[in-house]
Amino acid sequence: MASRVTFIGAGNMASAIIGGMIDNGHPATAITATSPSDAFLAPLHERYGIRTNTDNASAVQGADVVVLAVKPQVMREVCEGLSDTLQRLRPLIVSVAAGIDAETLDQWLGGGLPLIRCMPNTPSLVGAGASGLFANAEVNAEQRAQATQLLEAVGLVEWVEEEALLDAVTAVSGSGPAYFFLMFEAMEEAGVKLGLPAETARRLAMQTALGAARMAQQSDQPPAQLKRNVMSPGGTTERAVEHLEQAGLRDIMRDAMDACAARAREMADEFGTR
Ligand SMILES: NC(=O)C1=CN([C@@H]2O[C@H](COP(=O)(O)OP(=O)(O)OC[C@H]3O[C@@H](n4cnc5c(N)ncnc54)[C@H](O)[C@@H]3O)[C@@H](O)[C@H]2O)C=CC1
Ligand SMILES: O=C(O)[C@@H]1CCC=N1
Repeated sequence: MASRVTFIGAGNMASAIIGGMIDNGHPATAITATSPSDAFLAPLHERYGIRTNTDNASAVQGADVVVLAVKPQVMREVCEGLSDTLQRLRPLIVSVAAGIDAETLDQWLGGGLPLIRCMPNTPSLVGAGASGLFANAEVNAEQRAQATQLLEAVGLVEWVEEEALLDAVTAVSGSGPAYFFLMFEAMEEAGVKLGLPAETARRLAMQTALGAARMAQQSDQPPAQLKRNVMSPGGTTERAVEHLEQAGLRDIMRDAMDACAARAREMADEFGTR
């Protein structure tokens, strides 16, 4: 039987995972989502037929897995409000919040619950997500398998055995889709400047990214070699890549990802208790 999964929070990330689960065949009646406002819930119910509830405590009744998918700012209030109920029911808890560490979440939930921290990303919506997972000591092998199965239904799953590495996962794949969307914007703008219609430039840029990612995933060759294969000596790509290297693209990416991971650590102080 499919796991009964309750999402606390029905925003961008919860909707993306729910959409991917439904497409992958998870029964809609085994999924519940909550939000204080019906505005987030009605579209999810209409689109996927899942159960919705504006009351967190009643929504977790009967759940095998409770996914905490609210903003870090409200996580404490949500956890403390659910702690009595969750202590009684003892489902597997999965938090997708950036920054807030497992020990802090566990403390807010009253202690001793099996808890997995997950850093997913929004391409989960189309079954092409990437999630990093970390389990606390209360999580058993069966629950690890349950979380793997849940998240693999919407994409790639990578376990990390050191919690701090989730900040690095956030910098690579949690926030990563935004870097590529930014790149699409920039490529579209540049394509338009070169005379292409915006829609044409956009479609070409997106298909090129998809093709490059698929090719890199399927190839035995590392990205550096695949890149060289496109660069004919004295040709067009060489000129463009030289420009990107000289303009410091590698340093830009390193600095941006350092800033991302640093913000995740900062959020632990800002919204957590450590
Ligand atoms: N958006 C993204 O790409 C990613 C987000 N995350 C994490 O996912 C979490 C949610 O982020 P988003 O979905 O982007 O935010 P969002 O603002 O789109 O969604 C938050 C949801 O929580 C609901 N909510 C607020 N207070 C609540 C309460 N007391 N009880 C129940 N629901 C409540 C809101 O109504 C909304 O549906 C964050 O902790 C974030 O760090 C993680 C990975 C990627
Ligand atoms: O920007 C954020 O804080 C969240 C976490 C990773 C992606 N979005």
